[in-house]
Amino acid sequence: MTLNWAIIGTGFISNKVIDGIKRSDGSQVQVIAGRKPDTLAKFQDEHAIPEVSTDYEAVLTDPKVDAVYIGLPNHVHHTVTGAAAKAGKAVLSEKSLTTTMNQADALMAAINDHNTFFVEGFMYLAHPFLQRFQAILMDGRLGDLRAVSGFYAADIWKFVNPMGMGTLYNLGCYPASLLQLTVQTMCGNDAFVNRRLQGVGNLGADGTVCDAACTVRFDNGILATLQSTDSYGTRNAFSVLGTKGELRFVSNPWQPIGGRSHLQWCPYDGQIEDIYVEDDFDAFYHQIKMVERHVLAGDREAARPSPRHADSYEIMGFLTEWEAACRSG
Ligand SMILES: NC(=O)C1=CN([C@@H]2O[C@H](COP(=O)(O)OP(=O)(O)OC[C@H]3O[C@@H](n4cnc5c(N)ncnc54)[C@H](OP(=O)(O)O)[C@@H]3O)[C@@H](O)[C@H]2O)C=CC1
Ligand SMILES: O=C1CO[C@H](CO)[C@@H](O)[C@@H]1O
Repeated sequence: MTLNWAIIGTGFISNKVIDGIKRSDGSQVQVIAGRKPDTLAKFQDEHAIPEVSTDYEAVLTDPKVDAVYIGLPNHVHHTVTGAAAKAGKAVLSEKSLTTTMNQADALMAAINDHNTFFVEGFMYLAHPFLQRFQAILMDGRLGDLRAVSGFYAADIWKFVNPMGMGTLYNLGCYPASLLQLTVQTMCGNDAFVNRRLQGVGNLGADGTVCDAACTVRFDNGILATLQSTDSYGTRNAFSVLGTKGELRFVSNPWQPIGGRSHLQWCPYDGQIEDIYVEDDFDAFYHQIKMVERHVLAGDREAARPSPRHADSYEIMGFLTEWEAACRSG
């Protein structure tokens, strides 16, 4: 079976995701939908797409469409996901899930009411690099988990839609989701939600949080520090410390590429071991293959390391708590 996709939105990210669809032998793009006829015509021409539409509703209910990719700003993910789910389509919607818990509740209600597949577009989690990372967390070499630190800086504030609500929902969601995967994997599925979080931040000219830092104490004593900024730099770091050593990313965890990705295992009492993951494809391709597998199997949600429904909801709980702390601090 070939999955017929509708792509909603003609921005930067839709251009990345469509490359993954085009590379896959299990998917094809049926229609591109957007608000501007000129941009749509250019997108259709560049990618040789059969149909274009300015009518999101018509696209979402088109019987030729099996799966919908939502490449729209964060604050409209819930409404378009709701309409797509109602029409019985499988949905891949960009991170972050939404920008508020009310929107997240509406999205969750829609996907629960209509028996369809949904996954949030944390593309990096579908790449074999992250599967290897999770396998190392599970193989026992770190000992007990003690601490996690993560940092993501990208100078993107000029390009992103301010309605997407700033660095936490555009960038902070990446270290937050990787912290969640780490804590769940090493301490159990419930460990991430049992915590105390303190945060501080700065507001940018558009009123969104542009620099954010948080410290977290999970109830089991694990400590974490995360930082995210969209106002300067291009830096990433993520490190997991156990009782026996540190596992750290050398390559950017959040943008796995086609080629070689690099981790380091640094035992406290031994030699540093370089760990390489070779793969021909980037995360966008693997994200499409992940959706294809689940839709063919009749699943309603993805499997770890990709986010399950409850994982996406928990990440939103974390981000909204972090945002509130930044705004009140
Ligand atoms: N996974 C990744 O690596 C990345 C993911 N993203 C995610 O992609 C998404 C898009 O972000 P970004 O590029 O900043 O968004 P944009 O503001 O650039 O919009 C993207 C598309 O959405 C359309 N759009 C904008 N506002 C609305 C609206 N209110 N209703 C309907 N359509 C609308 C735009 O149409 P028009 O052209 O008519 O304005 C455009 O086609 C976000 O969720 C972001 O988090 C972004 C970058 C990288
Ligand atoms: O999702 C994203 C992935 O990372 C990029 C920065 O490196 C961001 O621009 C973007 O929002």
